[in-house]
Parts: sequence; C-alpha cells; structure tokens
Amino acid sequence: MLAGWLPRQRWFGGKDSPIEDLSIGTATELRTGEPGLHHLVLDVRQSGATEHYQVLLGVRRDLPERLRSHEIGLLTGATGITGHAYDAAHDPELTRPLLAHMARESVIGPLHFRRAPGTGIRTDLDGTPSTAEQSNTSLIFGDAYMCKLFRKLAPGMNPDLEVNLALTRAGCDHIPAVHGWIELAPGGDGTGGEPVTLALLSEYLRSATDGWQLALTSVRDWFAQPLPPGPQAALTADDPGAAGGDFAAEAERLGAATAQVHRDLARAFGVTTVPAARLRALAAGMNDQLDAVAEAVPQLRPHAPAIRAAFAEVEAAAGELPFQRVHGDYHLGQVMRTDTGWVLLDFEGEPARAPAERRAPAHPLRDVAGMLRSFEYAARFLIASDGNVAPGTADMLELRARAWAERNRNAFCAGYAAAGGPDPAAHAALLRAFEFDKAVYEIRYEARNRPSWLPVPLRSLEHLAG
Ligand SMILES: Nc1ncnc2c1ncn2[C@@H]1O[C@H](COP(=O)(O)OP(=O)(O)O)[C@@H](O)[C@H]1O
Ligand SMILES: O=P(O)(O)O[C@H]1O[C@H](CO)[C@@H](O[C@H]2O[C@H](CO)[C@@H](O)[C@H](O)[C@H]2O)[C@H](O)[C@H]1O
Repeated sequence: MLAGWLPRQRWFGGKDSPIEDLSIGTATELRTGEPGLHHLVLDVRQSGATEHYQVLLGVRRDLPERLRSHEIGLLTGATGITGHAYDAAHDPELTRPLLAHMARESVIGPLHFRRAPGTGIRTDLDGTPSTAEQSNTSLIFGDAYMCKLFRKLAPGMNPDLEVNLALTRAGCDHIPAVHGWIELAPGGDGTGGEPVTLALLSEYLRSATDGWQLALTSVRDWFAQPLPPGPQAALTADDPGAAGGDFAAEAERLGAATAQVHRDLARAFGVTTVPAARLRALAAGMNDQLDAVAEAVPQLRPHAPAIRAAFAEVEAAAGELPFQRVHGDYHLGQVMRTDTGWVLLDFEGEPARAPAERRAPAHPLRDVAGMLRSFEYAARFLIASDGNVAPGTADMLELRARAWAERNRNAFCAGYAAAGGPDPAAHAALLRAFEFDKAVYEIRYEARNRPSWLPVPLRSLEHLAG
C-alpha cells in the first residue's frame, strides 16, 4: 500500500529506482479514536541502500471528500488498525495537536516535542500544507507559524535547525525566528545515535514574497516591453533597467544580506583555511558528479568538455582559501523579501547529498554561484514553460533573458562584495566552476523530479559553456 503511494509524492527522493523493500521502522500512536493519528518512520530500501521517510498517518472509518486525494489505502484488521489511511498533513484536525505538544514539550514514546528557549507557542491554530514547490511538507498555522516536516530523515540534528539555532545565537536578523521542533530519540530505527530532527516550527513570514516570484514578475515585465523594429531588435532593447519592475536594486540588497549571513555563519561555526591543493579533491568530486549525470542525461554530454575545462582551472588555483559553513542549496526560492529586508530559508543543503557533505565547510562563493544560477533560471523559465513561443520570438526572448540575468547577476555580486563578502570578480575561475557544478546538479535534479523543467538548466548551460 505505502510502496505504491510513496513514489507519487513530490517529496520522495527515490523516484529514479524501484523500491526493493519497505517496512515500518517506528510507529507511534499520537491520537487514539476517530480520527486516529500515527507517526511512522518508513525504512525504504532502493538499490541496496535504506533511507528513512517520515509520514503522519491519519486513520478514519469514513474518509470525507476533502481528504480522498490524500488516501494511502484501506487498512484491515490484520494491522491491528482498521479504516482509511491517509496523509494526515492534509487534515487540520490532526495537525493542531502538533502545536499543543510542542508548547507542552510532550514526550510520546520516542517522539520529543521541543519549545525554543524563551518562546511561547499558540495552540489554537490548525495547520494546512503550503502549496509551495518543495522537498518537504510545510504546514502553515494561521499567520503565525510554519512547521516544516522533514520527509527524508538523516541522522542527527537537521542542518536547518542546527544553523537557524546558531544564527539566532549569533544575532542574525536575516532568518525567521525558531519557535520549536520535534525530534525522534535514538533507537532501533537505524538512523544513528543522536536524536533525529523530524520537524521545525518557525515564524511564518506572512507579508513576505519569495525571491523566485518577485524575480519572475520582473522578467515578465521585461519580456512584455515592445521590441523596437528590425532583426537585431532584442539586441538594442537590452536595458531591463528601463522596464517596469526592475529587480536590480533587490538583487543588490540580496547580495548584501547574503554576505551578512555568511559573516554570521563564519562567526557561529568558524572558518578553516584550506590550501588551494585541496581544490584538487573538490574538482575530482565535481568531475564525478559530471560523469554520473552525463551517463543519465545524454543532453549534457556535448557540454562536458567545456565543463571539465572549467573544473581543471580550479585545480590550478594558488594560495589559501577560507572555507566555512554555507547555505549549500542557495536559490531564489530560498529567500523571502519581507517589509524590512531579505530573509534566508532552508539551510538543509542539497537534498540529494549525504548529510556529512551538506555540513562540510565550503567556499562562500558556492552560494553566490547558486544564486547566479537562479537568476539564469528565472530569466529562462517563462520561455521554457510557454510551449507556444514561435522559434523567432524565442531567440529574441533568449537575448532578453540574457540581458535580465546579466543585470541582476552584476547587481547581486556588487551588493555581496560591498557588504564584505569575497569579491566574485576577483575569483572568476572558481565562481565559474561552482556555477557549472550547480548546473550539472540541477540537470540531474530536473531529470529526476521535474523532467518538463529540464530545458531550463540546459538552455542556460548552452550560454554558460559558450
Ligand atoms: N518561515 C516562512 N514563512 C513563510 N513562507 C515560508 C517560510 N519558510 C518557507 N516558506 C515558503 O516555503 C517554501 C519552501 O520552503 P523550504 O524551507 O525551502 O522547503 P523545502 O526544504 O521543503 O524545499 C519557500 O520557498 C517559501 O516560499
Ligand atoms: O527543495 P529545495 O528548495 O531544497 O531545492 C531543490 O529544489 C529546487 C526547486 O524547487 C531546485 O532549484 C532549482 O529550481 C529553482 C526554481 O524552482 C531555481 O530557482 C534554482 O536556481 C534551481 O536550482 C534546487 O536545485 C533543489 O535542490
């Protein structure tokens, strides 16, 4: 039953290989009666390796219409539970108790509910899942909280919680306040010897808009500008700054906020000076990823030589480089513009990477490269997602896309350097290698999770590889 349902979930990370075995690692009853609520950790074996996923299982004798699309299956007496099983994240009646448990710091079996020091938690709100495109499931409680249920579990404290707590202590004001979290005590579930973070309750940024939406609005405005006549029209209409909805001032502020968070991360976790020779290992890792992705996605292969050449340049770097804790999966969907400035979200790192890799110190320009890639994505998303663009118009729009990306990349880098981050212009080879590495990651990510988006990173790669 669960094995059929799991691969259809947006947050399931193993869509590219069959499930060999699925068993319930831990099951904790959180609510008896009608509806019932059970917390499950699923042990899922694929390609010989076992991953752990979290599910809140609701059980009702009769399933109301509004919950039917979230049904997992019918439980019979054999399991000791009878009724319709469904994903309880979609049932407000079953999400409300999570707040009450965090407020009270309940301990139920291996589940420990925590409240952040010095905060109170309201218990009168129902949670409904966010419709945002994401790798986990976030519940929004009124206009007060956002509770992120981590779907794929990793040993120990989740980096998102770890970093948010550390940045709070460092006095960083570019993150949402942490109110509480839920953890699973170490036990026989195979996820390790430390408590495993299951959920993070943060302040809900109610008046904020995410960077991706803001950037797309700006691109839309720019594309809507009438083109001057003539075959080279788009080349002459190359000033997105003159169009309504220009994003450059925001991009610059975002660059500054990024540098400030990097400074706070360095304070909180320290800086390691790394000899440039260490970059050989870094380049080797980049090449390994390239080989694996080129094997799986043939469209990447023609660009492989240019990408390898960029990685080789990194190996030639001399001197010492500052490595530190970074965001790790930085893009426009991970930042929100509030009334007062930019807030950074989701310090979990790239979902496909191993936990140790996500925590490993890196050069801060890796995040800068991530955001630069995101400008490229935003610039080309509308072209790739509109199947009706005529070929001639598509070429002109590609030129406009380039102009928009260029303007906002430059503004972001200027803001980052002015606020004290390592100057991107002074590390062009390193930055280019990080951008290629991220593009390769994105191609695998899209091929696995959103194949219809694959043209977006491929188009921008054509431009980057020149
Ligand atoms: N504290 C918050 N307040 C309001 N919206 C948020 C908050 N945190 C995240 N979001 C929204 O939810 C989206 C997904 O959040 P994120 O933490 O990146 O989840 P995931 O790790 O599952 O991708 C973000 O792009 C943003 O739009
Ligand atoms: O789920 P996460 O936010 O942790 O990150 C994963 O999903 C992202 C998409 O939701 C993906 O980002 C890519 O698409 C974005 C547009 O949706 C774009 O702004 C990014 O630049 C691009 O990398 C991210 O790579 C992935 O790890």
